Amino acid sequence: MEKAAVQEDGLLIPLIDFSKFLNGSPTQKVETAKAILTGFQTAGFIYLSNLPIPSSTITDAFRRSAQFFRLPATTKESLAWSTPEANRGYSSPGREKVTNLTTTADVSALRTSIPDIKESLEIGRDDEPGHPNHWPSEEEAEADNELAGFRQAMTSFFADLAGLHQSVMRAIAVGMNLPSETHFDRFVDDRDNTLRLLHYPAVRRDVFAINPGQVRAGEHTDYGSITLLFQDQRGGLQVQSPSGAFVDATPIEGTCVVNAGDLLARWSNDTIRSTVHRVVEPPRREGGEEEAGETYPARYSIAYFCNPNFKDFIEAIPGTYTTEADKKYEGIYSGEYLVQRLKATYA
Ligand SMILES: O=C(O)CCC(=O)C(=O)O
Ligand SMILES: [Fe+2]
Repeated sequence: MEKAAVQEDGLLIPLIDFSKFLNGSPTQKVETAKAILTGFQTAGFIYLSNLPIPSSTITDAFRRSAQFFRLPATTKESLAWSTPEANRGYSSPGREKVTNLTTTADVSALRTSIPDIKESLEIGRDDEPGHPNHWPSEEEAEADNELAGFRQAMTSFFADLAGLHQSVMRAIAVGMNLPSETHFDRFVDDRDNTLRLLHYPAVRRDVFAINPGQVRAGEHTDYGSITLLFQDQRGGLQVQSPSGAFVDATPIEGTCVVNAGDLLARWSNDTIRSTVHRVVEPPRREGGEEEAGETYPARYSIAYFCNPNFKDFIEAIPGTYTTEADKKYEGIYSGEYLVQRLKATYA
């Protein structure tokens, strides 16, 4: 049986060897798929190990992300995030406030009082008509040796992650006993996903002490189908338990945290859960080296937000309802749903 990555306060997040789904025996494959589905139905979160993406690719993406965020503020601002429809570009600290509040006035009041301490770069598929990515210019990349190959590396990583999205959706299809393992393939083949590089700058410890409620990223649920999240070893990610408490989702080397988003919950007629999470100051390590300093070191993470194709109409998955009356939601176009959600969170 698989192990628990997190087990606290009624929250059990399983640690699942994904190679057993991809390359295991037929029995291992089905068992792994069931474990994945169960994880999404109960915790809304799973950790996957033995990923089909080489660890060197992930390390390289983190290295390049850190290089990107070292660019001068003016350069990063020239790549600014523009519209919810495009959802591409750079967000400076304070620009986005992730939250479940849905009115712009509420969010803007919250943003002014306690901005998230983070900056990010959103990268979409590189071939969407009318929505180019905001890449550092060629001259920039040439002048700054470190940035050479940034676009190529990120688009290639994007493609690897799109493949992982498809594989996890196949596991869900097998776990749900759908007639075909490839049931969801046609819903994910446009790759309408967002690769988000995240940097939580080093921050003075007293910022958290002075401002109760200060966090690195506010509590929220994700919007799409699933999120593939890679975190460094700093810690700070927390997931809400059934009792409402926040439990540390401690980093485990070589794994990817995968959580279900709101649209998958809706698509599954609420049989899958989209669970609230946030990023706070790193947990204190007794006697740890960082205990002595005045600042918490920077944290980096990379989130890949997966979505059903924007053009697809999302209605309850077969098997998640018996009669029409069991369907909890109206069907909705994926793209419309996501733009609505993004409109509420950005300034
Ligand atoms: O940085 C993290 O670990 C989580 C970020 C996150 O939840 C998000 O961007 O939606
Ligand atoms: Fe999130």
